[in-house]
Amino acid sequence: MATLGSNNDLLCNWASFLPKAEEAGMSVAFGHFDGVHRGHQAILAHKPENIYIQPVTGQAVLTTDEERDALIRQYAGEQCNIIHVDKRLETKGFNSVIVGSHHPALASLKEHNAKLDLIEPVLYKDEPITADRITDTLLRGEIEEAEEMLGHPYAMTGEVVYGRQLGRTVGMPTVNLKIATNKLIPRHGVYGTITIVDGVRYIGVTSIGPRPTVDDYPTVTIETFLLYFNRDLYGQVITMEIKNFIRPITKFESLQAVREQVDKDVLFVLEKGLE
Ligand SMILES: Cc1cc2nc3c(=O)[nH]c(=O)nc-3n(C[C@H](O)[C@H](O)[C@H](O)COP(=O)(O)O)c2cc1C
Ligand SMILES: Nc1ncnc2c1ncn2[C@@H]1O[C@H](COP(=O)(O)OP(=O)(O)O)[C@@H](O)[C@H]1O
Repeated sequence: MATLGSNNDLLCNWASFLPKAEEAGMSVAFGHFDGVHRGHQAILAHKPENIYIQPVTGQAVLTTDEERDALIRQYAGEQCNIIHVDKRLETKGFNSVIVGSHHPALASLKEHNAKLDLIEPVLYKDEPITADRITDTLLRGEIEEAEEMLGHPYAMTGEVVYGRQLGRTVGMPTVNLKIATNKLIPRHGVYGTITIVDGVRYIGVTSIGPRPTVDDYPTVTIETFLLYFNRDLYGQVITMEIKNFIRPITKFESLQAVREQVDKDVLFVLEKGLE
């Protein structure tokens, strides 16, 4: 059995999940916490001491493990213990369990734990916020709706990698972002974005999808032209927040024509104003 240490990320399995004596007195929460959306935040606001995370398998995620854990600490406090479990949980023998009031296993949780703190689901447009709903809105390119439900921007973090170095030939260098393979990619298209480099926020326009003007591959690239920026970023890890959908990706007659369209995309973003 793994031991508990402050701020340690632990992995334990189902067989060993029953709390040890020192854990039993703690307040706990459990779940996937994918996206760490406003529904999750309502639970985290009660500052559970131990947060048991079950993995999301077989589908794209709103937050990678690293992104999710950082957000959990942001909302629950740096001191919380995040414990990764690799199987379904059997939550028994705890002093206090902080759980959604509509959780399907409520009766069993009540029977096997001293106290339940029941949290009402957080609604958006009269329906509970769920990771699946947020996924659907992102796949439709409805970024503002997704952000309303998330309570924070939909963000992608990754390393800046080399592309074909075509962008610079038309005065439009583009940061190519390599993200985790299981990260959810929103609807293909061009977006207004904010990229965070060394803690500074830069407005940009981002293409997510194939590039029919320059090649015939179905490969999805994530490329951002940053405004008011001129620095080499290769190899750096950066975070990009997606703020609004501008237009679908189209095939132009030349890269120069893409560049002229991107000038219009930039104007659109500047007029709309991003924060
Ligand atoms: C804001 C933006 C919008 C773009 N829109 C399109 C598009 O509509 N169609 C397309 O084929 N490529 C589009 N691209 C991709 C460019 O063709 C690509 O960035 C360019 O070929 C440079 O590639 P490189 O990174 O390999 O140098 C867009 C890129 C950006 C940054
Ligand atoms: N304003 C900018 N926006 C995006 N990238 C920039 C900018 N200024 C400098 N760069 C640098 O230029 C690189 C992109 O140039 P580009 O010709 O598109 O090459 P690549 O195809 O390798 O991405 C970026 O990775 C970054 O290091």
